[in-house]
Amino acid sequence: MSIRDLAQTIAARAQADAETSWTARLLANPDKAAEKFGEEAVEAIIEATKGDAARLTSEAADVVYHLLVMCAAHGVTLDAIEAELARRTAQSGLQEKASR
Ligand SMILES: N=c1c2ncn([C@@H]3O[C@H](COP(=O)(O)OP(=O)(O)OP(=O)(O)O)[C@@H](O)[C@H]3O)c2ncn1[C@@H]1O[C@H](COP(=O)(O)O)[C@@H](O)[C@H]1O
Repeated sequence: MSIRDLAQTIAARAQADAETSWTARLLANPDKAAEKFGEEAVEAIIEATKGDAARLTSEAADVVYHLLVMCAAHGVTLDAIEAELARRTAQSGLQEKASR
């Protein structure tokens, strides 16, 4: 599944029943969505430091999903994130750091 398709599924789940949809449950509780994103990020860090690529792949998928849900819970869309990324393409990360 592409990240764009996943974002569309998450947006559609805003109308879903929290009894049957994990996404709907998190969208109804933005603080829980943020907490789950943090948990998944830590789990991904642990797998990265262990050097287990297969487990990191699984945790990375959890991180991407929960990041999109956390953002959706605050009205931040994938389009907005992509626009911010596009704005940054003209400048390297090191140039940006030096300009602060
Ligand atoms: N990509 C995901 C996805 N990744 C992870 N998860 C769920 O995130 C939840 C939290 O993960 P954890 O490993 O923390 O689960 P846990 O150990 O039970 O959590 P704790 O109770 O211990 O806190 C689990 O229920 C996972 O199944 C996801 N749930 C949904 N999606 C996507 O969202 C779509 C819609 O899902 P629903 O909204 O549930 O219909 C799905 O078809 C998928 O494409």
